[in-house]
Amino acid sequence: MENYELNSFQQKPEFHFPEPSVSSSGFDWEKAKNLNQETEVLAMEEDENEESLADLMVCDSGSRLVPSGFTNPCCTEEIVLFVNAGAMTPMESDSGVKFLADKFFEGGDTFQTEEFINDGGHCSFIYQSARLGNFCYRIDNLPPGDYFLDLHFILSDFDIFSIVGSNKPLQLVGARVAIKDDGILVLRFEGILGSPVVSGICVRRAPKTSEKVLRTKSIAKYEKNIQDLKDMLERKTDECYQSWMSWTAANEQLEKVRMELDNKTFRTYSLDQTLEKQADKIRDISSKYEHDQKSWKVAINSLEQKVKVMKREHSQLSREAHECVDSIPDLHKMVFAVQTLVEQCEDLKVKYNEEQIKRRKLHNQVQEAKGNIRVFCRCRPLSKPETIAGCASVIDFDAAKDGELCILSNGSTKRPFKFDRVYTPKDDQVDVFADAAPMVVSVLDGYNVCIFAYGQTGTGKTFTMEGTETNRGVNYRTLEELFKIANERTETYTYNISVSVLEVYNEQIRDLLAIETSKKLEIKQASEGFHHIPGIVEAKVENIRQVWNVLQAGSSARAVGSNNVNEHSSRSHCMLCIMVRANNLITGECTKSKLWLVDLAGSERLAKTDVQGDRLKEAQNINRSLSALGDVISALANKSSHIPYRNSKLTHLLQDSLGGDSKTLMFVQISPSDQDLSETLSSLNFATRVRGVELGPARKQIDTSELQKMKTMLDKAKQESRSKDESLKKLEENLHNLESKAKGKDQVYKNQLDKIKELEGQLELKTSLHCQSEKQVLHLSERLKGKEESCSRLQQKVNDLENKLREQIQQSESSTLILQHKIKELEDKVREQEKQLASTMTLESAANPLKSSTPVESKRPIREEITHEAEHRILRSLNSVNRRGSQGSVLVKENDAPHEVVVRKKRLSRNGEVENNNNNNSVVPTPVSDNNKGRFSDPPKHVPRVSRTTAKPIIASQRPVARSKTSRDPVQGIKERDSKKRMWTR
Ligand SMILES: Nc1ncnc2c1ncn2[C@@H]1O[C@H](COP(=O)(O)OP(=O)(O)OP(=O)(O)O)[C@@H](O)[C@H]1O
Repeated sequence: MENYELNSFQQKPEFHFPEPSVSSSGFDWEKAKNLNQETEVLAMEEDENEESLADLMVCDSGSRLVPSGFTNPCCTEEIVLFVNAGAMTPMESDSGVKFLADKFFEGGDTFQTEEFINDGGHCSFIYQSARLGNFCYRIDNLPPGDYFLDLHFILSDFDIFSIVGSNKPLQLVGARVAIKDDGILVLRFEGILGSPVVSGICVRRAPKTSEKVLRTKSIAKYEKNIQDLKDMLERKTDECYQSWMSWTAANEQLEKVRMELDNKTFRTYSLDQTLEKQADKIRDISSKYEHDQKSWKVAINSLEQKVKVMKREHSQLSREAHECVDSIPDLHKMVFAVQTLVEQCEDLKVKYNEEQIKRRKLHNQVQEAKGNIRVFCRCRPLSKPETIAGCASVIDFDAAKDGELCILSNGSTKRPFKFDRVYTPKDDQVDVFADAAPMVVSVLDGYNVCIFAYGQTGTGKTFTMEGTETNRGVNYRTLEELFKIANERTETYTYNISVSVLEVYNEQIRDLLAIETSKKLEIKQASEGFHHIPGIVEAKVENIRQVWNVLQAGSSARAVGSNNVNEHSSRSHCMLCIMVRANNLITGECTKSKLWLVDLAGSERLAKTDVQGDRLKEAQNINRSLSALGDVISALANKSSHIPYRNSKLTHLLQDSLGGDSKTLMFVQISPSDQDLSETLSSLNFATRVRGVELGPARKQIDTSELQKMKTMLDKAKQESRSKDESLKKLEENLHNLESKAKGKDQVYKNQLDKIKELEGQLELKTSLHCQSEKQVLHLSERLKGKEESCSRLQQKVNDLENKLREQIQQSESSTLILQHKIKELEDKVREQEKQLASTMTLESAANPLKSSTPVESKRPIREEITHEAEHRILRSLNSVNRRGSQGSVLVKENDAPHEVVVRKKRLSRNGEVENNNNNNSVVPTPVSDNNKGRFSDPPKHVPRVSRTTAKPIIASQRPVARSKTSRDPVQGIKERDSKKRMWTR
């Protein structure tokens, strides 16, 4: 509230007070200063010219709060108290107050007034809580009567000096005070904002003047006051008008700024929207472009890979095609050469077959020349027991090389025997097998062969056939030779060789390789000239090591169940059957031949052995089987139609390999001892009989089933040849197709290259578009930044303008409020004065008849009383005016106490409302709520609405003459103007 007042004063700098005039006042300031320095309290003598003193005080204060023109011509006595207010700074020289404050009065300090007041009273100064604004002065022992009170004080924390000038004190001058009989005058400050520091108190005795002069002066003073108030009202009206105009202009400016701000905000918002849309578009384009770029890159990479692969395939196909094309003549040549070679080969094959046939024929002729049953005689050396026993050799080997031997009998008689070969005891296993080896070739050529050893027990049959581990016999060597020749013929023959090991004991066949040996085996004829034993184990062997294992297994099985191995072996036939299946790879001829290697049981005469029981039976069975063998041989020799093979198991087993179309080799084993002479002769005779058998040419054992198989294979081969020819044709067609495909791929490759070039062009275009988009994004970003900066600057400007406008609005509102309040007070005051004048006039009119009827002495007290009362009223009204006109600075109340003047400062509420304002019709601007303070949006809208409805008509009504431009109701304006005119004329 204080700020509003100050600002309103600032807007009216022309408001001034008369210059001080020291000379006219007659006040000795130098004396006062000196007194002040000495005693701090200066008493001033009564001055007859108190009016000039009052003027002086007004001039000194420089404050408009002092009622100017106040005079008291009746003043006969004056008491002035100058109180030094220590905190004061030296006053300006032009202020009229020349004394300095040297000492600060603390609370409770008192000072006497006896020596300054000529009637013996004193003044006490009570400094109370100046900072709270509540303190009072008490002056005692004043003579009862009427006084004028002048008061100098300073509000140190109240910036009123910006209005009244620096260090100029406020002043209350000419307040009329009636002192009662107690002689006490109390000055009380209450509710003052700021820290009042009293610099001077002046109590003057009110002059006793005549009632008429008083009335005249009072009226003149009132008229002057009224004129001043008129002037002031005029000025204030102008101020209000100017404030209103400035406020309206500010409002319009604010509206414009607001409109501009709205436009800018809208433009900024639309620009932001546009920018955001463009940024979104650019973002979408960028993302699409990046996505397209990635997909294009992937597609291009895959196309490049495909093109590379196709190039590679194309080059390879081209190369292959060229190679094929180049190789076609060579291929033809090669085909021709191969055909030639095949023809040559066929010729060679034919020749080879012819040669083979010739060789076989020759071989067979040789064999036949040698005999199909060949007999080799082998004699063992004398054993140690025989040598120890003194046995002599009865064998003469002188012609052994020619296959002849002689038996010495009866000392000198020689009986010659001729065989195919005679082996002396000195001949070893190698010599024996060398003659048997050609039989192996015959077996592999497809002929059945039987090699057996015959002889007395202990003559070396087993030794010749099996041999020992270090000195292998015919069996092992035969098989070894068999595999050797078979391996040599791998290019022309394939052989399938299997081995079976049998034992014939007591006319029973026993499979020595079978697990279950008790099984009874029988001989059956599978096809013409081929016998076999169903269920017999045929162990396939592929090398000599396997053969040896099989032979060992057979030997082991032979030993089982026999207490005496040697005896058992002597009484059983051990038969080794080697089955050879041959396939001529050139002619396709298949043969299945047998090789029997038989270690016969010992042949001995029963009489000699003189055996009984089982042993006899065994011997009989052996003799039976051996005689059956002899019978077969005899039949063969006699070329009998019936060959008794089935008389024994031995001959039955050897049926297809003994005689007829087979080749037979017999080792007749003899003992050189003279003690075995008869057995030797028997064996030699049997051998001689066997040797006499002519079996005729051997027949090749052709396997017809194999032939059939070969025929089917041939058909298959022909079919395969045909299919191969067809596949060759297909391959040629494929070659042609590949060439055509290669040409097509060439075309695709060219097309792909064109596509790649096109895609590269599109990629470059997309890249340039992307660059342009990025540039646009950058440009738009910069523009956006600039717009944002301009928006922020505009926002800042708007904020500043808002603040300024708010301040101006607040100032204008405050000034309007103050002016309205002042106008209201002035109107009240004028109304009150009008009433007082009316009452005065009434009293005068009433007093005139009384004056004429009543003596002067009796009327005088009444007139004085009336005058006194009128003066009181005037003083009260003046005080009221002074109080209201002083903007709450000083209030003098008459009703508080008869001898007490209470100086108060009127409080103004912070929101602009004036306390004790009973005029409900008065227009008070709507206070700005705390919530609306400081906001920008509310004041421009709210303030003009209030001002248009309330402030303007009031201002117009308050300036009826000066401002005729203001728009208002003409009738109401005329009425108001008339009433005002009446009021002012009064
Ligand atoms: N040519 C030979 N040189 C050296 N020793 C031999 C010869 N022939 C046989 N013997 C020896 O004579 C003995 C009898 O031989 P072997 O057992 O082979 O006769 P065997 O005719 O098989 O008899 P068995 O009919 O009883 O089986 C053996 O110890 C053997 O080593």
